[in-house]
Amino acid sequence: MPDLSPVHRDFFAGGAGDERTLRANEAAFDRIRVVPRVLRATGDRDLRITLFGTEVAAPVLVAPTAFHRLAHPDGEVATARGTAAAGSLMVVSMAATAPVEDIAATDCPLWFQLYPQPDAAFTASVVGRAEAAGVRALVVTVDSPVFAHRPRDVRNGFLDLPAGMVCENLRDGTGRVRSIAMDDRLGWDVVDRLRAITGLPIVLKGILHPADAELAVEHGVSGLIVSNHGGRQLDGAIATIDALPAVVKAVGGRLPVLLDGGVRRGVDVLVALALGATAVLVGRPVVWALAAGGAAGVRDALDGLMVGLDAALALAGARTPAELTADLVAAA
Ligand SMILES: Cc1cc2nc3c(=O)[nH]c(=O)nc-3n(C[C@H](O)[C@H](O)[C@H](O)COP(=O)(O)O)c2cc1C
Ligand SMILES: O=C(O)C(=O)c1ccccc1
Repeated sequence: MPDLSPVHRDFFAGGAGDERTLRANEAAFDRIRVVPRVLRATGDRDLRITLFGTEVAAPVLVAPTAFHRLAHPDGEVATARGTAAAGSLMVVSMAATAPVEDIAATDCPLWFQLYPQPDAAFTASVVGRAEAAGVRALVVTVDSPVFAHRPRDVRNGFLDLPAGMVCENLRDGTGRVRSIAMDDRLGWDVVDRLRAITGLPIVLKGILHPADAELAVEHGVSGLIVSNHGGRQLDGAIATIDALPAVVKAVGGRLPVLLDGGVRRGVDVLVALALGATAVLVGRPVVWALAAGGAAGVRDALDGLMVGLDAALALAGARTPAELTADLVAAA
């Protein structure tokens, strides 16, 4: 298999600005330690959780990331096969390089990530297509009113997909592929407009402020993802694991709160769950696994996180994700 080109590797690895938030996500996990309980007779752990009616093997999901065919010739179809083999769920990026119908044909449970477009009719057609393909939730990314400055991509002159690769889910009625527009005029009414065009659960991705979590609940969304886009949007944004407690408090159990950014090992999952997350998503680790080993690589990477979580649960004295509580973590 050809190696990832340095330009594409930088696209996947990089972040906005000076990459402080990118580094902060992992560094923040490194400043938290577990305070384990002992003699809890956990026996066999049960990692399964159910989100909007879909059961997954463990609370470790695949975050939406763009352009998987840059990492592997089978692109998002291979990612979905690997995700299904691990018993997990994949959020398909709106910038996927495979048609959502082909990804769905793997039988992997899918959610679809959306950047609401200024053209409301086009947005509705994209959502309708994903819904018809069988996706089970709509993940609306709200942290991207503009596309951030990413120095690595600028330096590398990375602007476009290579010939023959397109965002397959952005074809309009004529078959022309539209480009994704970021929309700095989006307000909370977009949630109400999406609610009117789809019956799918709506999950907002990119919440960091507790006041926005409260607004999201008021607008009737079904879930939240605490995310800073893996440090690719606002450089200087708070690390996600540091933002989580206030968001969880504001939500007060009314909705599931998920988290992504910097989750690299089973203990990171345990810490996020202890601080109130229902599940986590992983972005770059899945891309690297896809590039290195295709579907089997993705399966192994997710399995590795799940095995690590299982061991961490046993060692911290918990049998299920629901048993994880904030008293199990402390500052390093
Ligand atoms: C290469 C790459 C592409 C991404 N593309 C999208 C995208 O199309 N839509 C989106 O909502 N988030 C996108 N994200 C953000 C991820 O969904 C997620 O928030 C982030 O990767 C989590 O951090 P992690 O990579 O540290 O696990 C992208 C992230 C990366 C690394
Ligand atoms: O790179 C990203 O983070 C991202 O979200 C994106 C969105 C649209 C096209 C390409 C990438």
